[in-house]
Amino acid sequence: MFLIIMSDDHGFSRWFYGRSKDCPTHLNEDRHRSARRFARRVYLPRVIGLATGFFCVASVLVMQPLSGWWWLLLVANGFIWPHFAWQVADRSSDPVRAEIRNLMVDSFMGGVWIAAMGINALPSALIVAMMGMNNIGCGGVKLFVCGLAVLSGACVVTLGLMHIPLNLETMPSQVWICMPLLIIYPIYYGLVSYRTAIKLAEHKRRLMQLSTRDGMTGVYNRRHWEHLLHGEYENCQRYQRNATLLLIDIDHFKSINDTFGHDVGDEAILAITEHLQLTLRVTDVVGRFGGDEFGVIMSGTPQESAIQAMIRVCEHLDTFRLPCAPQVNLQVSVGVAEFDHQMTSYREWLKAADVALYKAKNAGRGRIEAAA
Ligand SMILES: Nc1nc2c(ncn2[C@@H]2O[C@H](COP(=O)(O)OP(=O)(O)OP(=O)(O)O)[C@@H](O)[C@H]2O)c(=O)[nH]1
Repeated sequence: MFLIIMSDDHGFSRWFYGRSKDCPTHLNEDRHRSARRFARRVYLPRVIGLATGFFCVASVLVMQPLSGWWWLLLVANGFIWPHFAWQVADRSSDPVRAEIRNLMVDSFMGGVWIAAMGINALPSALIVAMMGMNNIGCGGVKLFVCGLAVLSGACVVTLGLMHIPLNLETMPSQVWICMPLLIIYPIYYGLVSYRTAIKLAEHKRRLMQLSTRDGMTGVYNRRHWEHLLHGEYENCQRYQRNATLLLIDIDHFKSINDTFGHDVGDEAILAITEHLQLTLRVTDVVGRFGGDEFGVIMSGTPQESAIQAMIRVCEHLDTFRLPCAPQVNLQVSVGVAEFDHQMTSYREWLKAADVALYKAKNAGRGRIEAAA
């Protein structure tokens, strides 16, 4: 009698490998919700697994000299227990803990049925394999070992108490009855694993996006952009390559915010981002460096070409008007610094561009200044 479960990373494994006590209430609520989702995901596979398992065990029990109570227990375990287990987990204040208990009950009953079948070879091996699969899939080696210990203990105690004779040999008819479970269960487990892997890959992609991109503009955030700049610096040093770095700051941005409101300020930031992305090459690495400041890494580009590219951006900006505030004339100041092999770190490169930007601001704004 089997069930298929794959653990989700929010609930089960966190419970199993240790939980933080001091987490805020909303995180606890989130955890509780995801634990309930986990218990709900277990429900249907448990219904199917235990129902199909019922026939495997029954095909052997009919050959055993056992009382009617065993049959009652088998029916209860096969057809009532899954619904009861779901209710217990769903209503529990800690659904993950309740589900662990349910899994241990599954392992315990697995051991009981192995004993009741006189350790009949094929159904017993099926029970051990499937319980092992579930437990290791949910809680790794630790839960697998716990489950195996519970299953073995239940089997030995039942054998000892009930004096059930061994009945090791599986008859061909019993093999056929076990066949649906033998085939369906691993395929279903594979499907659940596949879906879990797809979900995890999607989560990973979203996390990558969150950790590397600026939430408003979608270009790289400062931390990641600086990381890429560091990589570019190393490449230039190692392979004697050339690259130019630009820092771009919107002029009088504070007054745009103050006069027209932050919504218009945000629109201006988005418009600058779009201009940079559309006018520059796709290989140029654009990042949002701060509030109204952007950085661009132009790999393999000499300073003169970088300045030419930036002049094109400024020309486009000159003719552009924000739809929500057409009176605003967006203008930027730009500091340009070409890579220099004398530089001792990427920060020095960044500093050179920053000094050039400062020069552009001081010289009246709306200008492109190169580092000395
Ligand atoms: N709307 C909006 N404003 C922002 C955002 N991030 C930062 N700011 C504002 O941008 C302004 C930055 O202004 P500064 O760069 O210091 O000054 P400035 O007015 O641009 O002056 P100069 O750079 O010297 O021309 C501040 O008022 C910040 O509050 C944002 O995401 N949206």
